[in-house]
Amino acid sequence: MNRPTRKSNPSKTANAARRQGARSAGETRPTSRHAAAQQTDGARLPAGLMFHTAMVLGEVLTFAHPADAVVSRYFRENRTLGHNDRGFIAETVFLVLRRLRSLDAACQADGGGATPRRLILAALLRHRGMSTRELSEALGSGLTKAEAEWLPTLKAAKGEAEVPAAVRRDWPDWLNARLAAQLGESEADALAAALNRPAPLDLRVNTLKAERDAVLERLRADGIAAEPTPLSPLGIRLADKPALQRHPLFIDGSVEVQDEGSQLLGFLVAPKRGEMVMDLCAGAGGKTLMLGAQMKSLGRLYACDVSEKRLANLKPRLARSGLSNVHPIRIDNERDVKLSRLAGKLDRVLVDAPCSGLGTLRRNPDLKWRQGEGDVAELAAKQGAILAAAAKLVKPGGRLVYATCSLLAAENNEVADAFLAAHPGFVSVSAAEALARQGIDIAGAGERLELLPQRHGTDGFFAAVFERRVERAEATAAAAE
Ligand SMILES: C[S@@+](CC[C@H](N)C(=O)[O-])C[C@H]1O[C@@H](n2cnc3c(N)ncnc32)[C@H](O)[C@@H]1O
Repeated sequence: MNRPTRKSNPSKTANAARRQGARSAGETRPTSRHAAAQQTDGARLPAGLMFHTAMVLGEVLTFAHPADAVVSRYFRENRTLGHNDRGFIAETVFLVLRRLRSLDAACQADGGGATPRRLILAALLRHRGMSTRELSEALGSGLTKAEAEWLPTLKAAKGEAEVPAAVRRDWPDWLNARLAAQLGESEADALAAALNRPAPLDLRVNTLKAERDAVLERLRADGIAAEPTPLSPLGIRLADKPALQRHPLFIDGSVEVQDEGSQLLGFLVAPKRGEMVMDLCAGAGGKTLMLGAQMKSLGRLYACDVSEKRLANLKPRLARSGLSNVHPIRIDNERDVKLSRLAGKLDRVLVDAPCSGLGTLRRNPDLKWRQGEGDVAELAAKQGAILAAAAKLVKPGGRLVYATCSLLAAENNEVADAFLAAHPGFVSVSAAEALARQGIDIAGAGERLELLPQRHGTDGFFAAVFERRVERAEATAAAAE
């Protein structure tokens, strides 16, 4: 995923939010910092908390910055907000983002507009299971007369069949058209439903430091509900979202946070100890750390990225991991001369390409509103260029893995197909067989791996595996050695 930082044609709701700011009827500033810090429990929804939630949502809906960055900054600037309040604000803002299109339609229906506050009320009513009475009681005098009259009408929503599919699925039209064409209508419905649920918290056990069974036992002993992930032999899925940063297993590097789907990509690369490996779009090293552990910290693992900041975020993770074979390299782009000295030398190269990130909508629901078809076309061109540059680094017989966390054929199969057509020196390797060799069986995997939240319970991921052909002369020389 390549997080977009610019606004890309936000919805009418966003424009309305920007014009109005977060404040709308019934919003009052909390009278004191303490009022804002009140804890929410169940049906209590103090006016101060509603105010903060609408403030954050109003800013998020300008789509000028990623939603999680806006939320984090707001919390840093409002340190008195308690743990429960933060949880409520973040969950509610993300809920609205997931359901923005249908909530927007519901709020526009009476001409009252989709202000942040009305979007929040509609979300709580429709998707948090709060009744009109509960909301009225929770907000008490904080609810305006107009809102009190409007809420019951929201309940009487149109039947599903009357709502256009793109609105029902909470996707922009262009995305709905593409995914419905790719998957068919009923699978698109299932995908939308899965993407509209929050993702679980998955961990990967660092095999340099621990074993999965022991980690599971320790987590459970500490009162953290945890299960092995169904597909990745290294994964653990937590039932809740505890603050792991202070847990000894996290601090000592025995576990890292990594979606199960992302772990499966590491199994496709399957680096061995002593090899020369590159993670070309390493970012903050989510996959680098796994590759290093698979190599048992032996050999060389180059972690390259254009972003200094992301590579800096890799540093503390690296320190916890116990790995000593990782070499971070900041590059200007995929044509950087620092890469050319490694041409034809690497056993394995992973291209975890910058992409739309639409496979991560469970975690980053704003991505669907912040990007358009133009962005996807630009990304596809970039992906092709990075993959072509990566191919030059692979030695004969070496492996090249192209991966994205996108759901779109334009960023996935089409890029992989174009690469193969333009690079006769590479052959496709079956992803299903590569995984099967490591005892992993993924339903629906074939030549390529396509992970989908509604089928696999992971984020959406795509991977294609290629191998560089060994020319006849090279094969003969290798056999003679
Ligand atoms: C999908 S993210 C990588 C995530 C990372 N592999 C992980 O598992 O956490 C894509 C990364 O590609 C990087 N990138 C963008 N253009 C690049 C280029 N031309 N060469 C190398 N990296 C690039 C971005 O900075 C971003 O960190």
